[in-house]
Amino acid sequence: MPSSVPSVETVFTARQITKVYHMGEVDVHALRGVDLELFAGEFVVLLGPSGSGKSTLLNILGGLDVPSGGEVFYRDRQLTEFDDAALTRYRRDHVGFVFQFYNLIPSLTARENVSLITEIARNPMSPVEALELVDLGKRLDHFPAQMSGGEQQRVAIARAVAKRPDVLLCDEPTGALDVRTGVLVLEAIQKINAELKTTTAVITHNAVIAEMADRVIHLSGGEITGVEMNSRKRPASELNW
Ligand SMILES: Nc1ncnc2c1ncn2[C@@H]1O[C@H](COP(=O)(O)OP(=O)(O)OP(=O)(O)O)[C@@H](O)[C@H]1O
Repeated sequence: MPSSVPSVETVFTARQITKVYHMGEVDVHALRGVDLELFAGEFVVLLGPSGSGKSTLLNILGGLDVPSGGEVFYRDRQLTEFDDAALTRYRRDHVGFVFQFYNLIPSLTARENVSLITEIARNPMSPVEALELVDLGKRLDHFPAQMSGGEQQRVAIARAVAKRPDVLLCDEPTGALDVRTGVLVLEAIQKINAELKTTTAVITHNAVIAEMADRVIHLSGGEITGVEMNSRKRPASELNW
């Protein structure tokens, strides 16, 4: 155990994390010594160009991937010492994921897609409550094919937050959406962060989206190149790109 144990208000501490993918003869250095802290309840945007290491970093924090080197703490537990079973429990109990593509089950309604998670979670909200949170109370019995892309993404968000996760990790959540529907999705994420106090990290390469964050973490070439606080964070409803 290192000398400085992260405080309770620090949700993630990453120290010198590296990730190298071996592609035949070539080593791809996706992360080159990243130090990072994420704090309870904050809304962070990870901003950087394609290939800068954003998804790799988010996947490591969420226990979907493991670093090649360095240490990652989730609160006072060292994720980098977890075995596969412990990582699975960690993801199930504490992490909500939202991806660019919604990964809904086409043959299930919105309510049933969310139920898949609430049935196995420890202290979930009801599927109806989760869907109302993302303003889909009137789409409970719609199938994915009967909903717009933005609505489907909001079902995916309801599914991610219905178990009341400690952290919500979103990888390009508006990447497949036009501005109007993208803003509605960002409004849903912002509302969840504000009302449930879920620590939230959103990956984007769209600098406009960074304006809604408490803190913006810039990545380039597998390194953090800057961290800035937004003096005035903007409501998602004001964003345009
Ligand atoms: N499974 C993998 N195998 C090999 N190389 C990978 C793998 N995953 C990512 N990489 C490489 O690691 C680097 C960082 O990728 P990553 O997906 O983390 O970047 P990103 O900033 O999220 O990019 P994007 O915005 O395009 O999703 C890239 O050079 C990528 O090609």
